[in-house]
Amino acid sequence: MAAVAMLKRCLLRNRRPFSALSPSPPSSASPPIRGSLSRFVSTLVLAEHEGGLVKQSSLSAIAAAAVVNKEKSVTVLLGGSGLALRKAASHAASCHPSVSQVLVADADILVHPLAETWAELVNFVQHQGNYSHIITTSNSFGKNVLPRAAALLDVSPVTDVVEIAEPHLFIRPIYAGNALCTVRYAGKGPCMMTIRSTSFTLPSCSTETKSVEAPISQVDLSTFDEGSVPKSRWLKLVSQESERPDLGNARVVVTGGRGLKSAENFKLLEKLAEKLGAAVGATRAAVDAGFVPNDLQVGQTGKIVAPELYMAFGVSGAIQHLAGMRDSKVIVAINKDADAPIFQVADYGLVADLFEVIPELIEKLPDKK
Ligand SMILES: Cc1cc2nc3c(=O)[nH]c(=O)nc-3n(C[C@H](O)[C@H](O)[C@H](O)COP(=O)(O)OP(=O)(O)OC[C@H]3O[C@@H](n4cnc5c(N)ncnc54)[C@H](O)[C@@H]3O)c2cc1C
Repeated sequence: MAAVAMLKRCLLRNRRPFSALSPSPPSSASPPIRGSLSRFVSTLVLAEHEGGLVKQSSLSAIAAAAVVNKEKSVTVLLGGSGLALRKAASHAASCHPSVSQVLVADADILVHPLAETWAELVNFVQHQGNYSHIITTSNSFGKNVLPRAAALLDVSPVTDVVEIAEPHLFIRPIYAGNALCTVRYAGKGPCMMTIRSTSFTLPSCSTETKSVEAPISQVDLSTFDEGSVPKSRWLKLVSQESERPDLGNARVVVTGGRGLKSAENFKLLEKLAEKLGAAVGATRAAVDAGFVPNDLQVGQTGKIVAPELYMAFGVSGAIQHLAGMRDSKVIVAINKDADAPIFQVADYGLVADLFEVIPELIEKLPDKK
């Protein structure tokens, strides 16, 4: 294997919060939240579920709600119907000590998460519960539903929050993640936001899971109007059957770029992923070239990941790609161009031909138990 070039993380990885809307950093100079205000913090989390469990990404939204809401009054809203919904409600009720209530909207029209219907549901539930905060994850569900619900409630949402300094003071990335901006929400009505799930991880279940379940209540939908003209309808779910972990939550991600050169060569990367128990990611150039489907894209316009280990093969390190992976704990880059920008964010860099490195790794790594 060719010589290893060890490169330190560049400044991009050590970003400091940049205060765009608020002139001073949140901790010292910003005015403290008054006690009376914090007493009225009540948070609604819009959650997704699958197979009778609340999705990992929604658990992160619950963890974020717990940061906003120190008084442990987090309400989780789930939609759907039947046994899967009941099981997910039970999971939500016991998943975090801050959850004080689970609201279940049980209706056939909510089985598939259509954005227009869900936005009307959020509007409906908000008028009954008058929550101070509405939080969901910054994924396709949250990005689809929250802005629509915010428009119905005449609220300006805060998106992609990575840190909550105070109940109305948030930190979020700007300029494709090159700077962090401190935003104070000063609007009326509920403070609505999407959070980055990679920034709010749930505490380990064994120590934090509640012994007592929060109460589960049905949302009374008898007066719910899903909107007169349906703007979209559910056709079908197309998903890749795979034993590998979900890209958004995987501990290890191996990503291929244009350097892989073909869809056929991506199979090599898949073999490596199998050995490592990793998820496969791709750059936009690899997706646009048709090597892999676009749900594998990592970056500004793809998925945001922050695994324990991120391995990039034949990836140049364009700013839009870095926006989706630079918070990974350890970054390893393999590129035959020693000047490739990916090396500026890599903890370990290997200047080598990926077509030599990947087969060697596959050969030498032990099989995953
Ligand atoms: C608005 C906007 C949004 C975007 N969003 C995203 C996004 O979400 N995600 C994203 O990834 N990109 C995004 N892009 C595209 C981005 O700008 C880059 O074009 C893209 O990331 C480049 O992908 P790449 O690194 O695979 O390809 P290239 O830049 O072509 O790099 C290929 C690399 O492979 C190396 N290589 C080639 N052969 C070998 C070999 N045999 N062994 C080792 N190394 C080899 C080369 O040295 C090169 O560094 C976006 C662009 C725009 C304008």
